[in-house]
Amino acid sequence: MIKVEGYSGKARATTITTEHGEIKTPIFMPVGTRASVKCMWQEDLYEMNAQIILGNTYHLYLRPGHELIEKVGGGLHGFMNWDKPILTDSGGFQVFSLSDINKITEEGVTFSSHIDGSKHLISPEKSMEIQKGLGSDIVMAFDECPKLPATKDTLRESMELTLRWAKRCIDYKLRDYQKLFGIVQGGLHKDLRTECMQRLEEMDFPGLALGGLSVGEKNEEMVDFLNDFVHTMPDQKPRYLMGVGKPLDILNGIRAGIDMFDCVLPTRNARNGQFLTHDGPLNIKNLRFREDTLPADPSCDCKVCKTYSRSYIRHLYTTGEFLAGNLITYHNLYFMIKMTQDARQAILDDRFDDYYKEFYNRYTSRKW
Ligand SMILES: CC(C)(C)OC(=O)NCc1c[nH]c2nc(N)[nH]c(=O)c12
Ligand SMILES: [Zn+2]
Repeated sequence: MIKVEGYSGKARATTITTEHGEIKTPIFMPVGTRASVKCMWQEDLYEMNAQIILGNTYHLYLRPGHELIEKVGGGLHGFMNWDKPILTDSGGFQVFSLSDINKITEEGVTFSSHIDGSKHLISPEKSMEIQKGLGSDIVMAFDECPKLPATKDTLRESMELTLRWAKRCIDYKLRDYQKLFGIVQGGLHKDLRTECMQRLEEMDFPGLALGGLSVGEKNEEMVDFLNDFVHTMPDQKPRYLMGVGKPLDILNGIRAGIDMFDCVLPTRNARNGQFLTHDGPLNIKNLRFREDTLPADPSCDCKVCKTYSRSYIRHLYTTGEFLAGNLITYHNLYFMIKMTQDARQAILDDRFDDYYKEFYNRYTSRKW
């Protein structure tokens, strides 16, 4: 259930209610694929005001198995001792990106485990069964995310399959708990996306996600598409842009009217030495930081930036100390969450455009 609290242009602020609490949007969701946000304690996530985290059907089904999670912890919340909302992705996308041997049939996706090569099938029903066992607050429909580039015919064919699978998810009787989000596919074709959304609307999902758009660099096409499409989505349903993104991608998504975001980059790139700062990304490996006594981001008030210097964190990173990953990850997640909190306040004050311009100019100032 969602309450729209205000608009600033197409950008909006909402409160989404789930079984494990409220989510104030716009929101960035840290990715905790295998029941852990890498390098973070759950306490760190509470401390930085993470409101909801992601888990993954594909990974948790393979290891340790949703039955074990249900048996040991009564679901993912008890298993990992996280008592706020959890969103689980449905597994299809991960099969395509992780298991190189996979076959798509009407039934579902058969694949060989990337861990031990064992054969498996994930169908819409199987995905719903797993997510039900995990006890997630927001369940994603089982979709097919076509590789790009793809012809319009291929995209239509894939979209039709995604719609047939969506129906099978809805018929699995999960929707009763108001927790199942449909996923709109269709590439960058507004007509396909609109048709897909309308046919999902006939099934009345409580929320809608946009899949197939976390494309890499050529994001001006994505931004143009979002500005043209998102405001045509139902006003009284959460809007989730899957797999997006870098700070500027997220601000572009917010400006177009998106509520929810997730991305692995802030945590993945942290482990590779990349700090997100108000003056743009900074790689701590860079020799220029060797004796730099400044914090990673002088404009950040997180506990990492209040305690450690660039020089020290560079030393940790270059010597392979685990603490480096912990510190950079904590700061990056804090940065992403704080950015969405500031964006939310700017929307409520109806000054989002000013906030966007100020953030954008400083972030692209190329200080290093
Ligand atoms: C890069 C390409 C275009 C191949 O995929 C995406 O952009 N995909 C975005 C994405 C991220 N996570 C998802 N989960 C599901 N169920 N479906 C999706 O489309 C996605
Ligand atoms: Zn910081």
